[in-house]
Amino acid sequence: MSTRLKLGCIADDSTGATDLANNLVRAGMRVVQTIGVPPGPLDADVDAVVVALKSRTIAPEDAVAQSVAALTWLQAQGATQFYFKYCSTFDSTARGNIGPVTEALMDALDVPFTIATPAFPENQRTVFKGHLFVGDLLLSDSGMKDHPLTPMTDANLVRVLQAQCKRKVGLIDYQVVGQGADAVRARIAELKAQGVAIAIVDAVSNADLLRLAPALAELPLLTAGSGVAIGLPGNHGLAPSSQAAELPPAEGLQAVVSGSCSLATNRQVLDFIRSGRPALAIDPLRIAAGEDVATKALAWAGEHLASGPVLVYSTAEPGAVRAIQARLGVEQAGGLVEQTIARIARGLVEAGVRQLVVAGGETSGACVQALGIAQLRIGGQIDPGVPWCHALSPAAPGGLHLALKSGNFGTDDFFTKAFARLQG
Ligand SMILES: Nc1ncnc2c1ncn2[C@@H]1O[C@H](COP(=O)(O)OP(=O)(O)OP(=O)(O)O)[C@@H](O)[C@H]1O
Ligand SMILES: O=C(O)[C@@H](O)C(=O)CO
Repeated sequence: MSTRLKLGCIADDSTGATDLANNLVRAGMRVVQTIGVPPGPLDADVDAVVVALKSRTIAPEDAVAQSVAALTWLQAQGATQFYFKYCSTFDSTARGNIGPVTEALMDALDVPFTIATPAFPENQRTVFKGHLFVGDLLLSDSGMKDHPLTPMTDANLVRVLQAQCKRKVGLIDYQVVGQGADAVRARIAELKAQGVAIAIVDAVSNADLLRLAPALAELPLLTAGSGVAIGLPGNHGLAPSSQAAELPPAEGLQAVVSGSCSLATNRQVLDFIRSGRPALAIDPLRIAAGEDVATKALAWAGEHLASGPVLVYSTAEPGAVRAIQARLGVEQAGGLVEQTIARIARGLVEAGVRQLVVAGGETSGACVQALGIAQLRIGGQIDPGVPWCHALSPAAPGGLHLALKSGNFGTDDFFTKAFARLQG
């Protein structure tokens, strides 16, 4: 068991987990990310562990069971503070899973109070008076209203979370946060006296998150996007260092697979195609019709891989996604596409790809599972929220570099820029 483990984290998807790990690493923590709950003890001397689950859109009962199992494992490794990481766009449905998992972790840890804030100002996610903004838009006016699995139609997070929780949800607003940690502590005491157990916290800048951090040292459980993480290493006297992010040198062929239909990914796919590089669209209806789309995609990729990165994608605009879902059902469409892209990712690595970008959280979860990856080391950041990682896989015994890109993260040229960063 690591005696130095300071923070035990549970992330509800794989891209979210690397996003959180990236912010912890940049602020000075040594971090390892596990895929699911490891079967044995932690075999790494690190400050924080992020357990990546694939629990964002599964049944709330299953998400609760998996999250509590992760908590139990993290407690056994010596962690004393815990962080439940969800999406910076608060991706959830009326059934959950943010509320049910938060309450189950509160029960298991027997804590009376925790916070909830998806704020991630570096990626234009800000929370003001309890309302979540994505760039200049309220969450409910942003591309998230059309998300294939978790459409977000209300920006008022107190209301959204209250609908998912039995406990009372309140607010620590920007004026309190602006006054610093002591004011936050006083507000927490006041809310607790009013019977509030979970507080949405406003934050519109990194300065807000850093001001908030000292007041969080006393809370055994935090729930947030990745933004809150930037202030936590400082609570342990750690400071930013580039050493925490060192990875082995990159080698091998390069590829991108994308099952994300988010706005940023749509732009990135278009940018890659416009750059003249080889790109292949896969059609969910053909998968549903029983065609062996994965084998065909791999044969196509085999013809192009030697000359630079290739892209295989199911990424589509909201109208096209809705049409597919109307034909196949939301879950079936999602599952079929994820499994096909995961098979393609595995085949690409078996064909010699050692630098792989995966776009989409659910998609990344399916790909790391298909690659049999148990653990990821976190390296340098490509864009806010997206680091290169290194992992061992039965399909790549010497290891491979992976970038798991959240749907709405990254600049338009992300799919080409990522490889340049790795060489640089
Ligand atoms: N053309 C398509 N039609 C219908 N569903 C699709 C299509 N392409 C992908 N999907 C499904 O949409 C879902 C996209 O979710 P995913 O989490 O991978 O991306 P994202 O939501 O953009 O990423 P993140 O969660 O990191 O923000 C997956 O279940 C995927 O299989
Ligand atoms: O917080 C985010 O936006 C991302 O890390 C994520 O969770 C997307 O799946």
